Amino acid sequence: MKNNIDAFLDLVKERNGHEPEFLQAVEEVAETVIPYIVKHDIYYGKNILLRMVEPERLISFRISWVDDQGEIQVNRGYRVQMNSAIGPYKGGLRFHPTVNASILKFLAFEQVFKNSLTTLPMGGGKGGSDFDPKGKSDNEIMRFCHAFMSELFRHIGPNTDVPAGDIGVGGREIGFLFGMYKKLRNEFTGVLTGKGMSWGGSLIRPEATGYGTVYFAEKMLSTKGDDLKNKNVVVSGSGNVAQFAVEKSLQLGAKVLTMSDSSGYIYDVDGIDTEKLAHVMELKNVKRARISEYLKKYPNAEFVEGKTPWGVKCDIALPCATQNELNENDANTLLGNGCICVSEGANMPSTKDAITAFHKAKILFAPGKASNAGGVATSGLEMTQNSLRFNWTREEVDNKLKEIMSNIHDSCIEYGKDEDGYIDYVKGANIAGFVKVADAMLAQGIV
Ligand SMILES: NC(=O)C1=CN([C@@H]2O[C@H](COP(=O)(O)OP(=O)(O)OC[C@H]3O[C@@H](n4cnc5c(N)ncnc54)[C@H](O)[C@@H]3O)[C@@H](O)[C@H]2O)C=CC1
Ligand SMILES: O=C(O)CCC(=O)C(=O)O
Repeated sequence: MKNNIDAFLDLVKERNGHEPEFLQAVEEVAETVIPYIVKHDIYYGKNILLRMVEPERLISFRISWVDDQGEIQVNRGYRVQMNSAIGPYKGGLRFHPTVNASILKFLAFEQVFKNSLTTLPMGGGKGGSDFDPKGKSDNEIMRFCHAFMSELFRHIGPNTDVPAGDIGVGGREIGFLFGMYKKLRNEFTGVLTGKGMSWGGSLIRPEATGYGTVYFAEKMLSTKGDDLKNKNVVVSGSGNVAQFAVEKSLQLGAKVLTMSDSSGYIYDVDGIDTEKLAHVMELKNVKRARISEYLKKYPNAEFVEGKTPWGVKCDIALPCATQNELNENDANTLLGNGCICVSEGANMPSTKDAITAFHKAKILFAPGKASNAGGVATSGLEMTQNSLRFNWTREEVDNKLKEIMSNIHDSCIEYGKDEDGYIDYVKGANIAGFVKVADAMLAQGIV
């Protein structure tokens, strides 16, 4: 007879067979949460996980807009409203040509557990479009964002669903989206997070995901009496999360060797210091150039085309680009090179086999839903400040962020410590995230 996990996964596969990323995310959760459910009568037999894998609502819509040549373009937009048991749907918007229902469902599913871990009252959602921002003018980006919001506005609201940024959606896009929402609704509310400082944003929100990822690495290292000082760190990505993961690593005394984008990675043997990071920020946030341009100013660095940076010897790896960017071979290479700690800044950057390799080697490994939760947590703090009509200082927000990351770390230990003392942060994050949402769902009945 099939065990509970296989029977459950068969059913999910039957319904979602054509959605590999979603199935990957569900499998990882099921393998750790189902054994917990089986041992706890209050959850057993209630089909809670089966309810959690079905989005409460999945909205798909047409976005028509006009490009700079006067051509009419058509893209597909989505919002996946996954679970609202503990608060309004909350999660980012991704603009990238690979966006489809599978990717957004995996992200929305992860978001439910992540948001629960933050201890703040936020349900889980995610959205976006297959629109490719690469090479588009500011005016095209504005017209697209306005067209996107002209449909999304009817499905969201400050007490219903509060989107934010993700890949391809940063401060510029949130501004255009907010402008159209305000015009259509004729109200100024905290309907989006990641807003500009003069119109409802929170200090530290731009930094929060990257900073939080490094705070989490620091907490993991502290369980071994260690820290980031003088450690060699390899980072993938060069967007929002990667930039601030590098900044915090430098502040804590580490040496950062790499950054990357979809064209390849740069390896700077002298280290990417604060001045060089400022140049990367200028290249990526203002010039919107490729990472290889770094070599024009810093010719001592190397550019390795079409490759990820996991072959570079390091103590700590911070994958901050995208899903499935670190596979089993990469994991074995990192382990062979003496890597002791992996803290995921991106969502699901490590494949299932890579995670198994990290666990077998018993190194410190944090899944994104725990280690990158600082971003959405600070979005939660932005929502609080909007409700209070008040702004906290940089120091106040940063302290709250640190405290939240520390609480998440404690929850992972509470639910993830194995008999031999090894902390399985995947198990810990999944069970801790599940318990709070499941309790709320049980209290609210079958809806
Ligand atoms: N922005 C946020 O607050 C949060 C973001 N994340 C996750 O962090 C990751 C990065 O997001 P952001 O930095 O916000 O986006 P971004 O748009 O600012 O940067 C994305 C980065 O990933 C790289 N990238 C994208 N596709 C790639 C590919 N196929 N191969 C290699 N590199 C690729 C880009 O070149 C860029 O460096 C994503 O997985 C996102 O879901 C997670 C939590 C919060
Ligand atoms: O800040 C938010 O609401 C969303 C952040 C996000 O998309 C994520 O945690 O993956």
